[in-house]
Amino acid sequence: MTVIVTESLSKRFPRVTALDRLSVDVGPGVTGLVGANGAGKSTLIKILLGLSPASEGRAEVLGLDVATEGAAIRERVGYMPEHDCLPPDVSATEFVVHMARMSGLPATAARERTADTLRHVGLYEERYRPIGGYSTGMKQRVKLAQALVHDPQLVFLDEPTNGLDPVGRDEMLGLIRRIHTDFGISVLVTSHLLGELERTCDHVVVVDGGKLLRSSSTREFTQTTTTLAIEVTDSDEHPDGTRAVREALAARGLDTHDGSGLPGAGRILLLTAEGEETYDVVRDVVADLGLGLVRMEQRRHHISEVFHDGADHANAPAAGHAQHAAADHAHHPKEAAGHGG
Ligand SMILES: Nc1ncnc2c1ncn2[C@@H]1O[C@H](COP(=O)(O)OP(=O)(O)OP(=O)(O)O)[C@@H](O)[C@H]1O
Repeated sequence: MTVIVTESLSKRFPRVTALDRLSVDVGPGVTGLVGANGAGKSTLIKILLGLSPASEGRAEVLGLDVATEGAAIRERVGYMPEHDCLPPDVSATEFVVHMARMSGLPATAARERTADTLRHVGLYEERYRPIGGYSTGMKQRVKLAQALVHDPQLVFLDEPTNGLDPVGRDEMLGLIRRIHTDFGISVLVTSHLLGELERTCDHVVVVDGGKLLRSSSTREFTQTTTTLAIEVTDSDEHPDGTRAVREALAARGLDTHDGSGLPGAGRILLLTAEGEETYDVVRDVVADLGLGLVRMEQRRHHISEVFHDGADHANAPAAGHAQHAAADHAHHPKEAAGHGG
């Protein structure tokens, strides 16, 4: 089953091509839409909601054509916009009831759904206070609640973790996950932080400069590679065990490189496994030297690496954006800690 499908979708503004022949299929579940600032994520969401016409190509959301059935799409889809767009003088309850009524719910149902939804996103007593006094995290929760209040089949969340501290981020990511597990609502969530989508999404779509860089399941993104990480002990005979193993492997035609940048760098050797026999060669070499094998494991890919891979394929224009996104990723201390491990 397909929730969203786009075929050669383009959006050109006078000075910039925001989307460039984007063709992608999105299934049910939680899907991350990743890209640097300006990659075209918000533009795509507006086209999918039928709020902004595409310059070329076509798209369907829940089987409905975005060009002609925008109103029907918006009945079935919730939207959490990126920017702060909340009225400061009303309470969360008043605002969300209003949005529920706008979606066509009768007054009583709107009040009940509002109470349930605000509780679900973690707003309790505060919901009666004016929104102007809320923290960023509380405002994000109000925006999320208004996207969910009319019980949509699908929600578009545009940068829902923007402006949140690491704890707030984790809470928001947990909420997003539960939108799907508790209610069966499919989610399209955008972010320029790659690491957080790796933890939250079933599927990830990467866009760069309006073009599709990659679309695959999170599992495929992070699947084990054929890179082996090896760590060995030292001995009296070989006080630098790592070096001894490196030389012995080189003598058998296996090149290694050091794991610089990885935790424990200096003691870790990385090599590409050519097949099962590589494992045997490593074990033999380590045993012959009389050293202990502390670990030998396959290294996992991280989503951020797709940017480096993708930039290689997509050539120069994409690379600038890609590095920007990857750099954002590295600047977030939590993400950086998980990077490359
Ligand atoms: N209404 C508009 N008129 C002209 N250019 C626009 C308009 N909306 C977006 N753009 C441009 O299109 C490109 C894609 O913008 P878009 O907002 O879709 O990116 P994004 O990936 O959502 O990034 P961000 O997270 O910063 O919003 C940018 O270069 C932006 O300046």
